[in-house]
Amino acid sequence: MVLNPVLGKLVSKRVVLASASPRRQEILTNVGLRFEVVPSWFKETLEKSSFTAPYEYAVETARQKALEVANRMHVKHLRTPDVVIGADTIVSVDEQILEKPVDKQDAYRMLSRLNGKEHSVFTGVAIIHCRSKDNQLEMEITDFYEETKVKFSELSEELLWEYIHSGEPMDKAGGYGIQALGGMLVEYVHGDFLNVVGFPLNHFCKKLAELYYPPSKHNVQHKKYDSIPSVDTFEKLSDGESESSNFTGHKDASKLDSVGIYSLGAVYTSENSSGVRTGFTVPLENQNGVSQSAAKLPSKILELMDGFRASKALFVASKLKIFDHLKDKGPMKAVDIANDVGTSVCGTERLLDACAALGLLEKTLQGYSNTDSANIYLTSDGKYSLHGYIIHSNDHLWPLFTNLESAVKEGSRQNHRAFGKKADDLFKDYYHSQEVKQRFMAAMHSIARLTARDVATAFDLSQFKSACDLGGCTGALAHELVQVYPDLKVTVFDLPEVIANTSYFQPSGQHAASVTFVSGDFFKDNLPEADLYILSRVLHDWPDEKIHVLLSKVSAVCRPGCAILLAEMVLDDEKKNRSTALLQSLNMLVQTEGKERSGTEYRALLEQHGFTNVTIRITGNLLDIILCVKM
Ligand SMILES: Cc1cn([C@H]2C[C@H](O)[C@@H](COP(=O)(O)OP(=O)(O)OP(=O)(O)O)O2)c(=O)[nH]c1=O
Repeated sequence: MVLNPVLGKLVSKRVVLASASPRRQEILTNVGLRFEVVPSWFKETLEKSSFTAPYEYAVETARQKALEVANRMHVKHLRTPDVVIGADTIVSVDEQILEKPVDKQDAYRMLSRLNGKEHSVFTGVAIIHCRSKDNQLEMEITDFYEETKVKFSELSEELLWEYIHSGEPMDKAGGYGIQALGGMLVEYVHGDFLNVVGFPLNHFCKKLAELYYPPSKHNVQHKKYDSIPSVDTFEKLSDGESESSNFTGHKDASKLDSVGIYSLGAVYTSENSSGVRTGFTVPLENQNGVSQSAAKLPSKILELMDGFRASKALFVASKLKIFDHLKDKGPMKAVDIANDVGTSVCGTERLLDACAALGLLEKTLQGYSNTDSANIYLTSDGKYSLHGYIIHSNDHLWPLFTNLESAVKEGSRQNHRAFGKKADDLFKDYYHSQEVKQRFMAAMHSIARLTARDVATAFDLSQFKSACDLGGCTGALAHELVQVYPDLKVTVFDLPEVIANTSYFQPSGQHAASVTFVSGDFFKDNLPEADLYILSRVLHDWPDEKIHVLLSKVSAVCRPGCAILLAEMVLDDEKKNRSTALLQSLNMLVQTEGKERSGTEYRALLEQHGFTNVTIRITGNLLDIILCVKM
């Protein structure tokens, strides 16, 4: 019997557990879930140093495990599952990630590090909803992680070795199994016990509840899933409503009329750590003292109305390099920041307060300091700095977007209105001055660094020996590719004005020699030879006619078996769901002759040039990835 209606949603689906872990199988079987076990072949070898936090590594490994199984079942077994579940458990102590020990000595090393201390156990989980459409695999990925803190007692060497000789540590993250003999080593556990054993069942059920029962207009007050929603709640849902939640249906959670808060003054809202707004209503009284229902305010519309204010606050704080200042000197008072950056105290204080309220800064009695994300993403030298893209957004995209109305009326780019000059070529705009060129390159570099790992690992590219990244700009993706595939040689091909300015962006390191830069115009010049041609955020810049010119050139140099890897924001076929991609298409309207396209549109373009087996990975992240092969 299935006790929980959330799991009941999976009863009629082909559910696959992409894991060989007997513990995970047991946890899910125990709650009545019926599933097939297809262990993943994904090798757990992601570069740990490229993740900013240990849990990100666990989540990415879980995603890759599940993606590998979903793809293999679709392509090799010709059986597309409905849902694939992947998980990865790691132990983290002193910022280090511990996985399964390779031998007894390794187990000893791990257990000694945990001895007498508290550590974290993270399990990353990926739930992939799959669908085969026109024989192509379409996927929607949901992922999350759970953290449990565990403390070991002070243990003697003798005890550690006795435990290691039991053989128990070998197939377990961190070298211990809390559910068996290892339980004797543990002083306390804070959090979900099952998470330590390999699967955070409670969080998993909450995620399914979010996916299958998105908050509707009937239950807006109950948005917060502090616990698995009660059976009662589900019984009130009609079948029609719950069915529409399947696969893409849960996106409806963000539709305008499905979320509401109540009249200001009568509602108290707060955001919990996962960003879910909770609220409770206070009855209002009319003039006769009769209580009446408060009028709903359209919170989503209000949020959209103000969206530009938040963007601009972020842009200005970035332009003033406030995050850089605070990284070096924080916490700081508003007056000191204002003095340092040469701004008014009253204006600076308001900006800092707004940034703190938006979650970009922390405000304490000592002053303002950066949040962890600000250090990573908003400082100009942060590991995944978006500073370049933010400045580009402020200086270039903002003036263009203020002319969106004209762009919509005229159906064309607005560079002449925004910048007072007419350019016949998109990139001539960017490269007319050294300053604008460097700003544009920094912007492209920051986005490429953020997305490179997804692009490089969406498909197994290890069969390719050489790749050519057309329009590869600073080489950020190329460097990621050679890290993931050490045997691969990548040529970055871009305009001479770009190639001449790439040195500033180059990393130093052992793989640097595998990346070379060649200058040229891909519409006019000969393309370098390669097994794999990469077009990342390139096709969306151009209209179909120009894409045909480019693809026919690539097709002409491609031998059979060679491939194209595209990275773009792919629209859904109905062009109604992916708002980020649809807004990006407006972004292309205001500045280019290009647009974002759907999977079907990309497939049609590619097939016309002899590229078949078009496989589309909807990653749910900034870029979706398409791979196709030349017949
Ligand atoms: C810390 C700890 C981990 N573990 C287990 C859970 C996981 O199975 C394992 C961590 O390895 P994982 O790589 O997460 O999983 P796995 O190799 O067992 O299975 P697959 O990769 O096919 O999904 O460690 C315990 O059983 N008890 C514990 O106390």
